[in-house]
Amino acid sequence: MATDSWALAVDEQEAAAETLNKLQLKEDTDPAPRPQSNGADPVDNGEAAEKAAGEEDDKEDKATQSLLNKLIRNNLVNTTNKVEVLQRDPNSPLYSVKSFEELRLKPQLLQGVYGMGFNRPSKIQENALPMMLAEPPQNLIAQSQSGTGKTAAFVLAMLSRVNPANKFPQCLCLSPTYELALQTGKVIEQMGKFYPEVKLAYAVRGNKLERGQKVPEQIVIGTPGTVLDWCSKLRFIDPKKIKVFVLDEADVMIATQGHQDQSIRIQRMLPRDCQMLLFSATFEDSVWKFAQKVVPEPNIIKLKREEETLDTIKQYYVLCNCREEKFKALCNIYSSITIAQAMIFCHTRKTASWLAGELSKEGHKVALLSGEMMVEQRAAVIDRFRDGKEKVLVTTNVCARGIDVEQVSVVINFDLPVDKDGNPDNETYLHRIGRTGRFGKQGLAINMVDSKHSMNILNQIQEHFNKKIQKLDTDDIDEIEKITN
Ligand SMILES: Nc1ncnc2c1ncn2[C@@H]1O[C@H](COP(=O)(O)OP(=O)(O)OP(=O)(O)O)[C@@H](O)[C@H]1O
Repeated sequence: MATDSWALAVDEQEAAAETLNKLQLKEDTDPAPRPQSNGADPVDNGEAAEKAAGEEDDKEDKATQSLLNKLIRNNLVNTTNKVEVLQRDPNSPLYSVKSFEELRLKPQLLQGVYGMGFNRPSKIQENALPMMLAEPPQNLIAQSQSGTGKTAAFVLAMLSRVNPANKFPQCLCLSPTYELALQTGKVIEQMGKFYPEVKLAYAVRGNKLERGQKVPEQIVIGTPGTVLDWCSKLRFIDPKKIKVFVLDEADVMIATQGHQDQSIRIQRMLPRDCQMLLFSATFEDSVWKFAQKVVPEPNIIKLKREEETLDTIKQYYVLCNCREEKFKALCNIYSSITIAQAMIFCHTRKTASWLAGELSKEGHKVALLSGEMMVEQRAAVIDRFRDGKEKVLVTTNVCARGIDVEQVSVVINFDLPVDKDGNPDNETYLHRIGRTGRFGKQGLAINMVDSKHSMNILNQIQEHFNKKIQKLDTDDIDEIEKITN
């Protein structure tokens, strides 16, 4: 988590606590596990939380982002890119499968897969599954963007390898947070629905066992700190009996202090022939270094993410003096052109909620998304917007990434994206308005400029992408009407 803002840390702590309460209500059969602390020291300062609410809340932590993605996703992300496979033994044939039948899964598991509505393996699964299920077991490092089927793949591998007759843990899966562990646990339960002999335990903080007790479940999913305790200090798990070790969301994992070391310590306790599998959505140097420490002699599978482009986007800017003028410009745009659905980005929560209020007063159906909302609440807001229940989504940066709302044709930067030092954030700009090949339709982006500083930022963004951003006079209705042609 971002520790550069302690005020934000307070906010995130509070959000985590609220999320927990909600989850506990839902999971009332669970022995009230508590979430893993996400690295920040708890600070009790109401004033700080209030202050943070008014500040930029760009610095969403990776784990929350990942959880949000999981909650709102209901199908596979398709990519047109090719899977790159690097085999440890280049002489062995490269297997890939086009159907689940070819994998010779146990019938109960095949039933589970089809029960989830999967007809055929996803692109990454085509290569990853035969590799993961091969005999003798092979190690794997796999990277592909969120939503491409990694979780489903390793869950299937774990379920395939357990022996339900043995009442001790044989598969161990590490997740960066309690909430993410819970999500993966749900996939295990769904896919293993027709294989009830296989049981699952959650090694998360607060989930207490009696001293001297042993975990009887065959699959354990948990966060690194608790898993480490269960394997070493408390000896609830015998690490020497683990056959499959999965490290999920490696990029999120290493963003949390302490998790990297804990994961490595756990890995060191496992037998040499334990199958090691590591998954990550991104593959920067730090992730790669970590992956190599955790996975010896790996096969490597990579799937490039679909590039976003500004080629099909018409970009404009509007000159204003203050936020009221920006709002007026927005109203003029709305009254001149038909906008099916729009996303409007603001820099602070305060501006976002003010703007949402003003737009509602004008009669618009507005949804508001911002950092103080629980992840589940945010997912619900995005779902409603996707269903067209609201026509305008006002948001701070928190939801900019990873959310594809295909029907959104207009994106308005009520505030331009800047990083914490106030410099142009080109990457976020691209994420907000860029389209991938999938959504190649024409898009419209309107940027509100309200100072010399923001004009400067706009110019830098323009230069960075080498794409013209045209000026729009929102007092001239004819001119506005032209932008949709
Ligand atoms: N072969 C498949 N056919 C159809 N749907 C699939 C298939 N594999 C996975 N899915 C579905 O696609 C979505 C994304 O899959 P999954 O969660 O496994 O991806 P991921 O790469 O692990 O992403 P994340 O890291 O965000 O969880 C899920 O809703 C999952 O049920």
